[in-house]
Amino acid sequence: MLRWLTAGESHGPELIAILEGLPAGVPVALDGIRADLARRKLGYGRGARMKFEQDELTLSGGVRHGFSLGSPIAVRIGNTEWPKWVEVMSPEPVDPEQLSGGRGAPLTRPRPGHADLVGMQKYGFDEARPVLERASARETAARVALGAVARSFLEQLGITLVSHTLAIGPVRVPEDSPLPLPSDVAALDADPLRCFDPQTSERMVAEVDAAHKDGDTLGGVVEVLAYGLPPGLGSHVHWDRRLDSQLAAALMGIQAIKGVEVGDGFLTTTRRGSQAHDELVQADGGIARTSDKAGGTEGGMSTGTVLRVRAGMKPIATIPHALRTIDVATSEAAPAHHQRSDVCAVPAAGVVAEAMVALVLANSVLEKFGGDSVTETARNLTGYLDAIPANLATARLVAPYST
Ligand SMILES: Cc1cc2nc3c(=O)[nH]c(=O)nc-3n(C[C@H](O)[C@H](O)[C@H](O)COP(=O)(O)O)c2cc1C
Ligand SMILES: C=C(O[C@@H]1CC(C(=O)O)=C[C@@H](OP(=O)(O)O)[C@H]1O)C(=O)O
Repeated sequence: MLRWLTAGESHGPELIAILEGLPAGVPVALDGIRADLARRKLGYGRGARMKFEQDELTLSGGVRHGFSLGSPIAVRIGNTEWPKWVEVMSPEPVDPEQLSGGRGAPLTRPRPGHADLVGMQKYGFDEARPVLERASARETAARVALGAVARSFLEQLGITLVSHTLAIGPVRVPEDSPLPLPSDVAALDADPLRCFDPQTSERMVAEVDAAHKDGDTLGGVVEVLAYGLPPGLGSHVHWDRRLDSQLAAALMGIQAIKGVEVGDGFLTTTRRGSQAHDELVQADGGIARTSDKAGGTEGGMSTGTVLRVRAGMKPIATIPHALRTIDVATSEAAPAHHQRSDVCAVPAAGVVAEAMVALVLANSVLEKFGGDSVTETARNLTGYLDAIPANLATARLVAPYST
């Protein structure tokens, strides 16, 4: 079993993450993790902080000479902005005088749509700073670092992930667009919105510009694809062993994600049964599906076709054109606090979603195939595939992939 934990506040000294249960022998390159951290900062509409803050990466455990040891992997990501926040976020008590103005001023005008007010009620704080520091999606940098390691493990087994942006606000790629392949990742990362359709991407840029001009923010939809999965990850036997339920929980666990779809998801509910499912036909190499509307799972198990999951992100809650709130220090109506924020963080959410899917899939692979070294996991996977009788074997979907 793979377990992971993160710690650290948005403006604290560093984020810390631990990944426990990864087999030995997985290539883990600092540069590879750095590249993923950089991808998380991409995206048209991200705020100023993305430009001036650097992620300072350290691997403090579990890796030697570029390969995992089988022991817990420990990652630290320093916040280069820390010197400006030493007093505000000091773990030691500080003189209240030092906090009276500027960054240290109490945040008593909770933002609707952020964690501020409920966090204050629940944890007994009289201002929002102690809440927003951990609610902030800065924490997703730690998950992306672990996701990079999980992805490297999956790649050793021939499983490759791709994420891309499907919609920004009302601007959406056409339903019948081709799916990006692993070979398209560089092109996706070069697109300002990580969108695979150049015309839609241009309209997305205009939509972000318009929201920015109006002092407003945007959400959208991202999709994660996994190529090369074997059939049979997850299980139908219990709700929490279903692969789709684990993916949904992992994606919903990302800040601001409010909806998850597997395959065609809600669109499927509008179809008749005869049009909703992926029919089975005999093909070269075994049984094939005529389509992949289900998104690569049936009965909570991977089918061996392309896994396709979507996550819908709500618009950013810190809005320059501030929403109405109550100043809890005076009980008077007031505009919600705002200093700076992203206009749109959907492309970044795609990279985070990819990391979460990688962690879930790596865990599912280990549940099914085990292994203390990646060689052992690969051997068990091959043995399982070879043992599926010829009359039950599935042929992999061949390109071009589409639903
Ligand atoms: C990559 C990413 C960047 C985000 N950036 C911001 C931001 O700049 N400002 C903001 O108010 N919320 C931002 N959010 C969303 C908040 O973190 C989120 O809305 C908040 O934690 C409350 O959680 P909830 O939306 O799930 O209720 C971001 C989310 C993600 C995934
Ligand atoms: C720092 C990151 O995202 C932050 C996520 C975030 C939020 O409320 O979620 C609010 C913003 O932070 P601040 O209010 O300090 O500008 C974002 O910049 C990051 O992704 O690395």
